[in-house]
Amino acid sequence: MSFFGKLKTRLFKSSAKLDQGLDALVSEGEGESDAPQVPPPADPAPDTPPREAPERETPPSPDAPVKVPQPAEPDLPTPGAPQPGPDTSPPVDPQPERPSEMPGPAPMGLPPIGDSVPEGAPPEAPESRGPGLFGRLMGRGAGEGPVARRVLDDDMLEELEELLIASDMGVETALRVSANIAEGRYGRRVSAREIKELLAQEIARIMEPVARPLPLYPSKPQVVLVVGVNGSGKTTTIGKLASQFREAGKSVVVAAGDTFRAAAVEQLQVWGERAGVPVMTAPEGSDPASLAFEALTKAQAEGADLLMIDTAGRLQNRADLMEELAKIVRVIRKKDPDAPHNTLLVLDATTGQNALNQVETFRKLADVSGLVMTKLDGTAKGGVLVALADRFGLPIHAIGVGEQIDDLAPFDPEEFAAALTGLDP
Ligand SMILES: Nc1nc2c(ncn2[C@@H]2O[C@H](COP(=O)(O)OP(=O)(O)OP(=O)(O)O)[C@@H](O)[C@H]2O)c(=O)[nH]1
Repeated sequence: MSFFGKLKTRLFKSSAKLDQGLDALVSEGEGESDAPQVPPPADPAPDTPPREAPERETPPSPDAPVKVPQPAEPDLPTPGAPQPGPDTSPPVDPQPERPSEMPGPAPMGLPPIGDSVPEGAPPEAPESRGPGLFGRLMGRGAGEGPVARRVLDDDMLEELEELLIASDMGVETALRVSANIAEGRYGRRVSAREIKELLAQEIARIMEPVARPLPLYPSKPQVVLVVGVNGSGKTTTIGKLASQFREAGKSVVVAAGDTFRAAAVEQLQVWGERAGVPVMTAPEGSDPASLAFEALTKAQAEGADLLMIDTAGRLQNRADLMEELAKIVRVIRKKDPDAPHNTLLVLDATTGQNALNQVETFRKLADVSGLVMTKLDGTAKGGVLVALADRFGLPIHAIGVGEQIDDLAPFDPEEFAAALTGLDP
């Protein structure tokens, strides 16, 4: 199955929810339908929606400050209160600028992913996807019968905002996206399909600038430090990436830097075998920084292209974690002053809005250069990726939609937008 096919099928929970919600949104307030298609009035509304003094407090202005609900605490030991808001604190450990020091990155991204479906083959449609709850109730399948339309007014906009917030897009982003959809269309009759297409366009527009594959630099070995809370999918992601780089002809060394859990080391060894790459380990409880140093020595001696270092996600407290990551960085810089060349933060999509807190926290602990979002399969919270892109603008290098070795692919904004809204790309 193509990766888009998997993404669409496995994003079922979120896309079905949005898909059905948008169908219901239009059907609920539907007064008229297209039989025949009635063109919109010549000029039904000025471009700026003449929304009367809204009872609700959210103007459609993109810049207007909005109340953002406080997400739950990240799954991290937090001795003090969380620090919401942009990260303005200086880096924990004085660290020289990362990629700018590097010789220009080669125009390479993640190696291509094995894809058994020939190009151009239609993506597999999810079995349970249909014309939507209301559509089905009213017997409106795709292409059958009249197309339901609803006037895009304050009520509909409010419902749209709620639907987007429920998909974990975050309040701020949901308001901005809804306002953009309404612009120039306020007072017009729109179909669910039109709303889905507009929504997909908005999502793709937000995601486009952050869809950047992991940059590969000419210097060898390129050191990739992988951070994230326990269980976010670090080990699995390292295994998948190592396998893909290996298939692309790169030599890879992996260091099992989570020396606190024997199970984590074993799991990485299993992935190493699957991917055909050596995994360097150290006895349980030993210093991860010295393992990282040894691994870099080995990777340099062998002329490896990449060294990927796994790290522990949870220590006694945040200060410990910060100190441990800083120590790894300090030590590997004795061998290569530019290392690590990438610091990947792995996030679990099922944590929803909590992922936003994790980004803020880890940006204080490490010089995060890019994100990988795992477990987009089977979650109703895929919209959080849009919120992350909108809020932080950090590159999203790859997304994971399963536990198999080829269930990780470079992030494609249009495919993601189509899958999330239940459209075909
Ligand atoms: N469904 C699904 N499961 C995933 C995905 N990525 C990882 N997992 C699973 O999530 C669980 C945790 O993944 P790990 O790779 O062990 O996470 P970790 O961050 O290394 O966690 P620790 O080893 O505890 O530090 C495992 O059962 C993985 O199989 C994904 O994209 N989709």
